[in-house]
Amino acid sequence: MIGVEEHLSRILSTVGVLPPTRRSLDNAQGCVLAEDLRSRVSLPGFDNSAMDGYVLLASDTERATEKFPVRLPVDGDIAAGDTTRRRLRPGHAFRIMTGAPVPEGADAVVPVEQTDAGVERVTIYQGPGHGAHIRPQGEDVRQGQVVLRAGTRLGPRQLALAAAVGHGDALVVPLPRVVVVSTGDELIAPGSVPGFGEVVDSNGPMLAAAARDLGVVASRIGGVADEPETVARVLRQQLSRVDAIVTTGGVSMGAYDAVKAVLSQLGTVQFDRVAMQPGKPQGFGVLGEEEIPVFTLPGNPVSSLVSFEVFVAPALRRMAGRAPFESAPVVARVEEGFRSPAAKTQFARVVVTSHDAEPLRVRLAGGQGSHVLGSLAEAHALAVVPPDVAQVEAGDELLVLGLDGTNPGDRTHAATAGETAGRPWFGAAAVAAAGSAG
Ligand SMILES: Nc1nc2c(c(=O)[nH]1)N[C@H]1C(S)=C(S)[C@@H](COP(=O)(O)OP(=O)(O)OC[C@H]3O[C@@H](n4cnc5c(N)ncnc54)[C@H](O)[C@@H]3O)O[C@H]1N2
Ligand code: MOO
Repeated sequence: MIGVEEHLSRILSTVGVLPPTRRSLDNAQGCVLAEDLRSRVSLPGFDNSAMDGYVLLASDTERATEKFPVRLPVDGDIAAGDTTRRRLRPGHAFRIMTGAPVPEGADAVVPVEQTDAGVERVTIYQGPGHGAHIRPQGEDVRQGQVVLRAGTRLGPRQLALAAAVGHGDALVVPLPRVVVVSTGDELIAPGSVPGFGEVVDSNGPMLAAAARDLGVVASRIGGVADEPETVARVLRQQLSRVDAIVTTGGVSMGAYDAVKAVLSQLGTVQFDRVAMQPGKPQGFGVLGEEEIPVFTLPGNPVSSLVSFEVFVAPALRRMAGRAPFESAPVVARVEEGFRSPAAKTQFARVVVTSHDAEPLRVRLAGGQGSHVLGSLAEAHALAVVPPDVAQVEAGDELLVLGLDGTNPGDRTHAATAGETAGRPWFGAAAVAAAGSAG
């Protein structure tokens, strides 16, 4: 048997970052930048108005009051998108819209609310200060400045910045494409009711969804028969299509364990028994000329999910140019003791019972058998029990890893009325409105 760390470090020392490619911004969401991105322009690109109102010289209106307003002739309108270069004559004003360019010679904008909204002449009741409501050129970003560094992950806000400073594409690490291959003669497709001896392929949808939750591209092939030739053909077909292969089932000691039979002959896949529960039978290696990483996960549903979280997710993040572990585990206190297998790291399914307590409070989420999907669906996190601990006592503190890419410290339960009282939380108002409408 090998330790969890040993298997993980073998995986992480084998997988590398995928080669960067140039992608349009529309196709770069979730990708990590492989170059520094410099601004091609200044932002704002020109002095422009922050308000709908009148643009003028502050010194012309500084004495304006309600009682003694100042009247100025209006020389025309400047709308957003107007590309004419204008000059303001002292003692005059232009009507100007938000985002429209400020004419030369002007130094302030008075919002329309502080005027009579006149078209040919405008009466101003309160003069703006010098520079008021003008967004100066280059205030946000200067031309040539690095706005996004290599290594930054492109989410909605970073894509907006890249586009605003003149880029349509970027050199990025592509999202890894992963295929999940479910093997087993007993498997039938999701959506069917299993007969005697049949089992729905729930691992396929689960692992593909777990991969998508990480932000990678996932497909799946279900119900591959336990025949070495079939398994070999499916794997060979996938080599040119994906960056990683995840199989489930067929890796323990069974007489029909086809994945193990096939991969023992091909590539560099090495099968090990890892001192963990669940998730003992593991295999990892590379396959084909492209050296595609292959992860062979056990078929038991909980074992396959835990294996994915502990071994596959860190590897896929690394391939995507991200840190293998993006959030640190959190300390939690267990409310009730439980037994843990000796000499194995246990990944116990737990629910968070109190988010407000420091540290978090957790308890076991029902049955801990490797086949028990109900408690897996209910769990918020995996509590890690070290191999030298055979009995966890109430009050002990353990490290917990969030499931589904969440941090177990996050609120995974709906806030109670007491928790939202007095705090701005617009979701609560929307829920109340939807409730009263329905
Ligand atoms: N003699 C031994 N038997 C077993 C050992 C062992 O050391 N010696 N290890 C056990 C452990 S631990 C695990 S975990 C499993 C792993 O088995 P396999 O990876 O070979 O998986 P299968 O035998 O194909 O299936 C196990 C179990 O999971 C169900 N399954 C499989 N695929 C799916 C799927 N896609 N969706 C839902 N459920 C699936 C399958 O029906 C079986 O019930 O081996 C133990 N045995
Ligand atoms: O180690 Mo297996 O993964 O218990 O079910």
